[in-house]
Amino acid sequence: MARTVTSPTTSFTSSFLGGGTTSHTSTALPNPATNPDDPFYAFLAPPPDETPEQRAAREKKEADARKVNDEIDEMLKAERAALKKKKAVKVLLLGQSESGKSTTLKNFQLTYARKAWQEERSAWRAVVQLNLCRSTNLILDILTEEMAFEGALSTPSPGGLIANTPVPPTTSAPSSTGLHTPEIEELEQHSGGSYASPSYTTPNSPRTPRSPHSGGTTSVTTPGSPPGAPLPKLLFDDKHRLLKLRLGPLRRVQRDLEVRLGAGAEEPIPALAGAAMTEAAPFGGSASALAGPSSSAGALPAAMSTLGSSSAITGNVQANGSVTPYFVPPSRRGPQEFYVRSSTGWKAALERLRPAGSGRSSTEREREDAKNRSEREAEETTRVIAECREDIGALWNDEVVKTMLARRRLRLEEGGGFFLNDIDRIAVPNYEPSDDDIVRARLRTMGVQEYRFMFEKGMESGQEWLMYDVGGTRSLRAAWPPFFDDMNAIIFLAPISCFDEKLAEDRRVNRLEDSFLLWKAVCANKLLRKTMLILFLNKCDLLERKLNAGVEFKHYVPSFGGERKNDVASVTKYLKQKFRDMSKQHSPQPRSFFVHLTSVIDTKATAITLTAVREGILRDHLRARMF
Ligand SMILES: Nc1nc2c(ncn2[C@@H]2O[C@H](COP(=O)(O)OP(=O)(O)OP(=O)(O)O)[C@@H](O)[C@H]2O)c(=O)[nH]1
Ligand SMILES: [Mg+2]
Repeated sequence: MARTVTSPTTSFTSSFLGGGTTSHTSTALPNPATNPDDPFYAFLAPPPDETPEQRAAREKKEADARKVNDEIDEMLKAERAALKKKKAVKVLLLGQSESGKSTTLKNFQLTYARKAWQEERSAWRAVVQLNLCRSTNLILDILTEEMAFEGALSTPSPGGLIANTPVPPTTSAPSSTGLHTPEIEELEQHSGGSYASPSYTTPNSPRTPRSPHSGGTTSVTTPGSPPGAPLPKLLFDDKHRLLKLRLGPLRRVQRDLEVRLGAGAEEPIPALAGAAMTEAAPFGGSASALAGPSSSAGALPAAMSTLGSSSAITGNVQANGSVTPYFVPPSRRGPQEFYVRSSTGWKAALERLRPAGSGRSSTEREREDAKNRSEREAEETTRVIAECREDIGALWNDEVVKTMLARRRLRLEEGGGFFLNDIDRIAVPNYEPSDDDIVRARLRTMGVQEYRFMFEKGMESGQEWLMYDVGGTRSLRAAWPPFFDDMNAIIFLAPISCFDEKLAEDRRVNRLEDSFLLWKAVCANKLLRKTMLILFLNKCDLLERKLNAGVEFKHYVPSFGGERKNDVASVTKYLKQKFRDMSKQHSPQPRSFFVHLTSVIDTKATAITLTAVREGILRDHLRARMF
């Protein structure tokens, strides 16, 4: 007798595969209850002596199970649709140049996007190499200048490293670069900008520190000599002449790397970098320097409301050196504007080569040629640097050179992208940057770069995050406001170790003061009244080093007063309060104050901070969606 097999049991599939499986799984499988050859047939087929009541009961049970299954399917479908619709969390990183925005973003990438991080690793080699070349060439520049100066004064006397010499003219014309001899001034005039790379930490004055508030100078101080004493003569010899000669190829290498990396590799030119900071134009700079989207400035200061000028450049110079279109938020794109997602990051940027590699019209063949050329150039660069390893080491460790740099008060070690202490590891043919190298590498951000992160685990599964990293130099700040109106959160970086430094692009402005004004403007901005603001008081490691070295905070911030201790705890407490007060005073409506003391080159500590920050932002985001 043939068995009457009634309805196919989808519930079977659910329970067999662990429950909750979707119907497409169940229907895709052959139903064992209908196939007498199936090993499960005996378990699932109805008993041969089934009574009508039993059959009715069984069919009801099956129908109920089917219903439950269908409901689960519907729920899953709805969940998937909701996931697709989940609004991305948007976070904007703000702060002056060299405040640590890109470094913070790298930390996010390192913690939450390991795959992309690994893929980009080798692309960072060029940046680290450039940083190394710059430091070396900067020392060579100073060496050349000092040798010319000493040579002009007298012929070197034999014996001993140092002899007494009159104070060179640099002391009477202090500058924040630490480079201000007539030769340098001439070079600056020719190059149209600063001779020294502003990415190096330099105090307000090389040999004559002065308070940013008083504007006055103190007497010349140089390590080991009493204030006001004539500076000892630096005794250069053939070794230095030889080093200059042998390290000559590094200038070409630097130029090549700069061309390959593009404008992000260049430093701001003070004369072009925007107007002086005023209360009215905190995001100041020439708005026409960038082609921004149409103005959404609203209540923004006048300098910002000129955005959208058609005379401006219509692209950002990206890390690959090509001028790629200016990134414009999709909602604000004008008719003929197009944009490029920078989410592909540095790797893609570095792989592409100018001119053929980056051009939209370039053929596959041209791109291939460009790529090969790029690889050949990279090999050549690495070879030259490796050949210079010993000489770079000899230059950096030379006692006369050390004294020379100390006189200039040029603290290369404290600046971004300092790798001279790692020369034996980096100047080798098979160099691969470590995580730490990548985090410490310095490449200025031009325009606005968008990064995407997709969280895959836990409550954030499927949640997309968009992070925007902006250029912090004055002239690039005009590009910020168009991103203000739909951000969930802003991470604002204020580098607090910079209390004794001036802005590279405007030597009249103290860097801490600049951060204060920017913070005030961000807090006061009406478009941001509901945006969560998270403040990172960054570069605490450098702050500690500076205070321990005896630099007095109160000399630069008189309101700190003489009673407080000149230590990290007192200074950070004071600064926290100042920033908090500003947020309270200037925010259009009450807002919470979130602050973290950070050293974002410390990846372990930063990972912990970022977990707290991420959870805070997400909670706020979910709350906003609920109400
Ligand atoms: N010692 C120390 N160095 C830091 C810290 N944060 C950033 N840096 C270094 O400072 C340099 C500048 O940091 P970036 O993240 O490139 O600065 P940015 O704000 O993105 O600068 P722009 O792109 O010019 O706007 C980098 O070489 C970093 O490694 C910190 O907390 N401590
Ligand atoms: Mg940056």
